[in-house]
This record gives sequence, C-alpha cells and structure tokens, in this order.
Amino acid sequence: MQDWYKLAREQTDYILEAIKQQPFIRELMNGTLPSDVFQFYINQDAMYLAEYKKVLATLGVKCPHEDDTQFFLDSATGIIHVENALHQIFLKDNELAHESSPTCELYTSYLTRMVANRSLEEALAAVLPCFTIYKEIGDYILEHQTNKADNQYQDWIDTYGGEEFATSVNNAVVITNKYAANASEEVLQKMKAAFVKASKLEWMFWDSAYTKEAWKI
Ligand SMILES: Cc1ncc(CN)c(N)n1
Repeated sequence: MQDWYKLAREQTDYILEAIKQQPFIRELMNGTLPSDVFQFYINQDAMYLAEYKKVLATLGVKCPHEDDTQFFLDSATGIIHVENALHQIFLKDNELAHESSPTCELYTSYLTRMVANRSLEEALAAVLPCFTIYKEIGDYILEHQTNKADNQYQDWIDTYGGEEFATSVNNAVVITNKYAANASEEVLQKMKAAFVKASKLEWMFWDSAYTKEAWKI
C-alpha cells in the first residue's frame, strides 16, 4: 500500500463533489449565507471541536512513535486554538448553544467510539476527513470566489485555505499513510469504511447546519 490516502480520496470523490454543491458551501462562498445559519454552524462546531480535541489527544497517546504522538497532541491544542479564535470572531456577543444537534452528536460519538474501541489504523482513517475535507473546501472556495474583499465569512475561508492548515493536513496524511503501509488487507478495508463514513458525516454536518437541525422530540 504505497499511498493509502490517494486511493481513499479517489474513492470518496463523489462525497467531496457533493459537498461543493451544498447550499451551505455555495452561499458561504458568495457571502450570502444567512447569518443565523452560520451562527448555528459555528455554535455546533464549537461543540464538535470540544470533543474532537479529546479524540485527537487520545489518538496521539495511542501512537507508538513519539513524533506522531507529538503531532496529534499539538493538533489538539494548536488547531483547536486557531479555530476557537475563529469562533471568537464569529460568535461575538452571541450566546453559545449548549445542546448538540443530532448530527453533531452522531459525528462526535462516532469518532470517540472509533478511537476508544478500534485499531489505531481505523481511528486514523476516521479522523482524517476532518483535516482533508476542510482543506479541500477551503482551497476550492479560495480558488472560485470573486468577492475576497467583501465576503463576511473571509476569515473562516482563509483559515482553511491557508498554508498553516495545509502543513498540518499534510502531516496527518503522511502519518496515516505510514500506518496503512503495514496494514493487512482486512485492516485496510476497515480504514476505507471509516474514511467513507467520516466523509459522509462531514457532508451531514453542513447539511444539518443549513437546515438548523433540531431534535425531533
Ligand atoms: C465538523 C468539522 N469538521 C472539520 C473541521 C476542521 N478541523 C471542523 N472545524 N468542523
């Protein structure tokens, strides 16, 4: 298995293309996304990241190589630090909601379960779309938008399209490829399933923000 991510990326291209077509992404790119929808998203994302930070720290501790441990622990503090700063800009004086949406709950519970109960390789694959999909969407928007000077969401776009995030994403891919290179066929199948599911959950997260998803009862 030379480059596991390249293959996983190809096999999930349809999900990435579907994300690019989501109204949330199109309106974010145009700057026309209603601010209540964006607020809902930022609120849910703050709750998502509070759990994701623990997932990354646990994953780091599971890695046998200390450089990999260091990377995930740095990501847990560093990336989350940057994203919290973003939330400060966009949340402003608004109250933080305290109840996770069903999709937010599903995604964080899924990642927590993968890291707690599954192999290191599967957990790495489950966590990776959170890095790679945001990078691809950030780059896509930067490349296609025509309103950089006056898009109210530009700080968000620049965070994920920027160089700093690219370095971090690249490290996560390199680490995942390294463990995949020694994985059995059975583990590789499970890694693929985890990467696909987490990619679908990324699609669902934006969809649930756009509809301001509520609990049915
Ligand atoms: C749901 C979600 N997925 C990914 C990211 C980018 N780390 C994020 N902020 N939120």
